Amino acid sequence: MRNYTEFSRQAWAALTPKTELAVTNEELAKVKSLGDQLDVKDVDEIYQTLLNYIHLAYQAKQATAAKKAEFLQLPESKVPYIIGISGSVAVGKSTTARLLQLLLTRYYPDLKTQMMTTDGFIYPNQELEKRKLMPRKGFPESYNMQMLRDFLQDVVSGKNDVVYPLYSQELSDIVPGRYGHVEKPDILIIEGINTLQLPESGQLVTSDFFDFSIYIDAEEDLIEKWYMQRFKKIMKMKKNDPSNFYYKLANGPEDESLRLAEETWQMVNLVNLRQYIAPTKERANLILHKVEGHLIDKIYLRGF
Ligand SMILES: Nc1ncnc2c1ncn2[C@@H]1O[C@H](COP(=O)(O)OP(=O)(O)O)[C@@H](O)[C@H]1O
Ligand SMILES: CC(C)(COP(=O)(O)O)[C@@H](O)C(=O)NCCC(=O)O
Repeated sequence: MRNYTEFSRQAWAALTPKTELAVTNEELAKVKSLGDQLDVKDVDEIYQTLLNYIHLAYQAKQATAAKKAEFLQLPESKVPYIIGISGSVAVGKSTTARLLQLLLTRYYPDLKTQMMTTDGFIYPNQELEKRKLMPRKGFPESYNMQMLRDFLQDVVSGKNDVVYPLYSQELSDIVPGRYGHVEKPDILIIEGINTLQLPESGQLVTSDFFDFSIYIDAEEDLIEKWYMQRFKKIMKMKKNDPSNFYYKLANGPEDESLRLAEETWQMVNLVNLRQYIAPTKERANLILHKVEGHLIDKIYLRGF
């Protein structure tokens, strides 16, 4: 990849002197999405260097902002340092975002770190059905981008309590009447498949608000495997919940539900990955490349 410096896992880990791990296995267990084990080795070898790098960039931004405010004779305003995380459906964006939030909070307790996902800006299923967009869920047109832009504008203008809608993977829909809150964080992590996408016209885009962006990358076959594993776990969890979206599927013939998930991967998520997500990879500041078992084997940093 042009414009990126490639680091092997070992070379990346060597950039940070080994320190005592500040998180316990129990805390890591809480971060995992649906019953997977997070590898402590990754936290040790990948995330410590990543945290140090992010903190360095955060401090540099603060210092520059202070100098600019002094020059302009304006008061310094508190704006969050925004980190965007992108990548395919099921590549591990939300798990990475939760882990980063935990680690940033632990290593830099004076900084308030929050995280959120852009999934909440997908139109509710009812609206998608009305617009005949159900088979296009996750594609650019299935998001209310104006609402996402307004939300980001409010966040960067330093508003106190900025709310956003919540999406549930298990409901496969927006959760009615429930909202997340962004309350003047120092660092805000925003994950979502569309975080690096460009609009058709010259409007502001999500990444215009980012200070740092990460793309999580892996081979298509592997992501498909992770998607199917997550699907099977959701099926198991929802077997006894008649009110759930997946209840009927979870209690029908297994081969049929697996075939449906496979079809959804092939016809929806893989198409979306190829057409709209993967082409944004080289807009990211950092690419984390994952292999079997979600282990990160290579790190690419842009601009060096
Ligand atoms: N580092 C990891 N180690 C183990 N399992 C992981 C890791 N990252 C993600 N997973 C698993 O992979 C699946 C997809 O991850 P998730 O974070 O839900 O992806 P995304 O937010 O990109 O859709 C989930 O079942 C999750 O538990
Ligand atoms: C809401 C999503 C677009 C986002 O997925 P995520 O990156 O959070 O896994 C995705 O989960 C989705 O619903 N895709 C549509 C097809 C499907 O049901 O998988």
